[in-house]
Amino acid sequence: MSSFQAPRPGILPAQSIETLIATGAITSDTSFDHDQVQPASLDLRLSDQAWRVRASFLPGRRKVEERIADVAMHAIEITDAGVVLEKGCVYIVRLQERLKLPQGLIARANPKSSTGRVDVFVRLLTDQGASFDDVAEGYDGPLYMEVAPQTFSILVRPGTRLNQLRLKAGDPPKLETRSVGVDLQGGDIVGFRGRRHAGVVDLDHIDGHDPRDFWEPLTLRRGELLLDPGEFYILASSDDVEIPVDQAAEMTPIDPSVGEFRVHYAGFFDPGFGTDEAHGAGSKGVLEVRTHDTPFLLEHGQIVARLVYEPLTERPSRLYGESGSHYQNQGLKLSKHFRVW
Ligand SMILES: O=c1ccn([C@H]2C[C@H](O)[C@@H](COP(=O)(O)OP(=O)(O)OP(=O)(O)O)O2)c(=O)[nH]1
Repeated sequence: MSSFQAPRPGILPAQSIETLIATGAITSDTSFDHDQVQPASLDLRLSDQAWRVRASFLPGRRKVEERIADVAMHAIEITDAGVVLEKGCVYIVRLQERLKLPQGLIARANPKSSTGRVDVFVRLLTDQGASFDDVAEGYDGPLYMEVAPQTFSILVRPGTRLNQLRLKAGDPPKLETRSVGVDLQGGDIVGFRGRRHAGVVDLDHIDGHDPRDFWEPLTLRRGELLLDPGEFYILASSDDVEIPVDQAAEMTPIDPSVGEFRVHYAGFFDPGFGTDEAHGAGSKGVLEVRTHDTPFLLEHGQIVARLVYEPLTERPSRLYGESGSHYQNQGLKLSKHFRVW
């Protein structure tokens, strides 16, 4: 098996991902899209093969498709016209991409920010994979994704992108951890709550939905925001977020002992996000928030998440915001599927 040489431990930038594609370490059923390689990640695409399953699972020592035989309720063909994945249901979808990772590289997947913002829970599965979202060194096999829409039903097609893969060389150090507070003073509208029983979100239709059909705007009562259990909220960070051009960051939930709520799902911040160099100064982080069992009162500036910074192996050939990115310079921003409020 080949082995990967990197200038230093870190997350691979776009140019190294392109080399992995050129050398056959990452392959796909169909040719790659021109914008699929992002500054430090690769977007993964749905194939036409899916299953509705009874419950979520990990494959243990078996292949994912062997386990699917036990838990599938029925197979679904995802057609070009689109298929609705219903909220409250769990699906497994085979992805178009396949890996043959060289020694020295591991991979980790996370939802795209747009997926987290519409409250769709997604996790990557690999054959014999011991945990969700992690791909072991030397993995040679197909990729699958569990998809569980929570608030809205979604329309998807072959090629729809719900998650992204980061590749890591060696064991990169954590460079810094920063606390992220919530902004409740940014304007009259401080956040949005997902409406129950809204319509279907077409995930390939950018700017294609009226936000008022899907979201309720939130205003403050006595300077506080009350989070209801089981509801889904979009909020913004109190401070601007800036990711140096040779680093990336992951947003992680805080210790549940400081609050029975969770900033969840998405949470990968690209190199150059919010920087002057990438014309992004003054960008907020957007937070997807849910409470667990009890109502919870949030105050302005309250710490709700942490950003953990990691190095890239080298500066990427392009930065976030340089080509068709939707969230550079964002304030409180719904996903790209919705028109401006
Ligand atoms: O929880 C999160 C996660 C990410 N981001 C920001 C930082 C990140 O760099 C940017 C874009 O994230 P991603 O690449 O996952 O978004 P996308 O859905 O692929 O949108 P785009 O079309 O802009 O690539 O959104 C947030 O504000 N909150």
